[in-house]
Amino acid sequence: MANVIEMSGVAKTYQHFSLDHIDLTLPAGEIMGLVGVNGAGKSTTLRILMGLIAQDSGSVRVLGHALPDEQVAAKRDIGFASEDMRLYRHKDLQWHMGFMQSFFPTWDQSYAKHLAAKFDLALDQNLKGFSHGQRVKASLLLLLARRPGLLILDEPTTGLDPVARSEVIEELAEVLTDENRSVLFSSHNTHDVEQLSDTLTFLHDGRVLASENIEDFLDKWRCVRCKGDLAEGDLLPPNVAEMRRSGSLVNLKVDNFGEPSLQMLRDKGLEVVEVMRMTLEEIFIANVKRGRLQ
Ligand SMILES: Nc1ncnc2c1ncn2[C@@H]1O[C@H](COP(=O)(O)OP(=O)(O)OP(=O)(O)O)[C@@H](O)[C@H]1O
Repeated sequence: MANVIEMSGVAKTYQHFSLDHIDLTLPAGEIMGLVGVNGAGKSTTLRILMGLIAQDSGSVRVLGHALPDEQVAAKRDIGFASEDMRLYRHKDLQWHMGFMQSFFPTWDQSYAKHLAAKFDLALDQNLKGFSHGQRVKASLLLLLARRPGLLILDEPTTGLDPVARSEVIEELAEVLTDENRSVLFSSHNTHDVEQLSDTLTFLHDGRVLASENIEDFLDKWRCVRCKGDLAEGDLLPPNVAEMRRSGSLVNLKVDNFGEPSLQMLRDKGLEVVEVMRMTLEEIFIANVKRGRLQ
């Protein structure tokens, strides 16, 4: 199968929010990070992909199945984790593992035990005694040991301390080098996305601002430092996402950077002093600020 996820023209309207014709494709074997600020529409998108809510219009195919109609078939091979995943507080991890094993023929008990040891989780402790981080890791263990073809994770590292976060990220990265598994995960954390993803989809206010290979995405942006006079209100092309004065210097955040961008600045009488690459975090912020203006 070439694409495990195909969303085309997907729209969903709530009273105060609309997902606006989302197009999104995840090729098999890739990891995609879905990023965006609070309320951008990440969870709504993931919930549509899980058949938990139905789109108003547009087509959704997951693992070749049309959603929401064929969600039962699609869900068999999807591992979905979100904060509201139910665990039984009065049962221990061993019990949960047995429970999952009875439902999923693909369950891998030795891998589950390996993960429990790796995540330092006691098998015989009731989950009500687990910390938040331990519960997140337990949920992930119960998902991964099913060995699903597609993992959909809603903010898998939120609320984890730095050590737990790096363990979870490490395990996800390992899972993906091992096998032909596909992952779509949402995150506010650009470092997680940079570490894990092949591709990135940027959602803002229910729209896709960008969806592409992470290296290509990073390569398009530059911070350009110039000397000269540029008034705050000066008209700049739309690929300049941000302009800030600092003393005699002007700092610009430029998308689709190239020779024409430099020429445009020279034409405005500016002297280009320095051109720097930007981190995903800086691009994220510049993109959101520009998105708010559009
Ligand atoms: N069932 C619902 N009824 C009405 N509005 C909803 C519903 N579900 C989500 N929304 C609205 O849709 C918008 C997007 O929410 P969503 O949870 O998809 O964002 P998000 O990007 O996942 O945000 P966060 O990072 O805060 O989790 C929000 O404004 C939210 O209030």
